[in-house]
Amino acid sequence: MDYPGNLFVVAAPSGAGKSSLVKALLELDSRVQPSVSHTTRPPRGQEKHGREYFFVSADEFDQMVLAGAFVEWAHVHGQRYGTSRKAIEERIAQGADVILEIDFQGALQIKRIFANAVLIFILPPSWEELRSRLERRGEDSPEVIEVRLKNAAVEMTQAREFDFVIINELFERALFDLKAIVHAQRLKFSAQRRARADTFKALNIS
Ligand SMILES: Nc1ncnc2c1ncn2[C@@H]1O[C@H](COP(=O)(O)OP(=O)(O)OP(=O)(O)O)[C@@H](O)[C@H]1O
Ligand SMILES: Nc1nc2c(ncn2[C@@H]2O[C@H](COP(=O)(O)O)[C@@H](O)[C@H]2O)c(=O)[nH]1
Repeated sequence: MDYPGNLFVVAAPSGAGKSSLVKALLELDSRVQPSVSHTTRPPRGQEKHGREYFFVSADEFDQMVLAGAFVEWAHVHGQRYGTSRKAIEERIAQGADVILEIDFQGALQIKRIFANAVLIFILPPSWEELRSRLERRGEDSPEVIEVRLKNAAVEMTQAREFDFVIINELFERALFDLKAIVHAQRLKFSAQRRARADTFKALNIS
């Protein structure tokens, strides 16, 4: 599908820093809008329904799946997470740039539907640093951290399937890379649209 807005998808193992990077990008770039996912996991810390996620029951999630409300959904760390059509289609159709923070399974589903989506994978600099970021964040129990680290080993093997890989060692450097990818995509798309409009005109295609 071709839309006037751009779709960016950021995936990473838990703790690599994708939420921090996306949050910093959103503060700097008002043209990028976040998509709020639905999840069956309970809220943690200060999370609010409708802000970080729409927190729904397993039954509500099932109903949305049956109704075809999700463009993608996946089982992640023992819970279910999904991106609703409503969260993205209308906005990119209106020309907004939308950014999704989802796992690799969802990212690969999105690429099959939106061929122009830009897939970005964030990697931590090392296993030690990944563990220490999860521990320092202090939001997950030791058991949950172990599950997330175990899953990270599988998730990282998918990095090659992505259009771009950013190593989040120095935060500012990684943010610079993310901003550069967003700007490059905008330039590429506007150049393509101009070339298409010029060719349509030259060929008298309305
Ligand atoms: N470059 C960095 N250097 C040091 N700490 C960082 C860096 N980037 C992020 N962090 C910290 O690491 C922790 C994990 O980051 P964050 O919550 O953004 O990860 P995440 O990939 O979104 O994880 P999850 O998928 O579990 O939500 C946070 O405490 C964050 O402040
Ligand atoms: N496939 C999808 N994955 C999603 C979605 N929203 C979030 N996620 C991913 O789940 C894990 C865990 O997130 P957490 O907030 O519980 O730490 C992480 O990798 C997210 O990117 C979604 O809509 N679809």
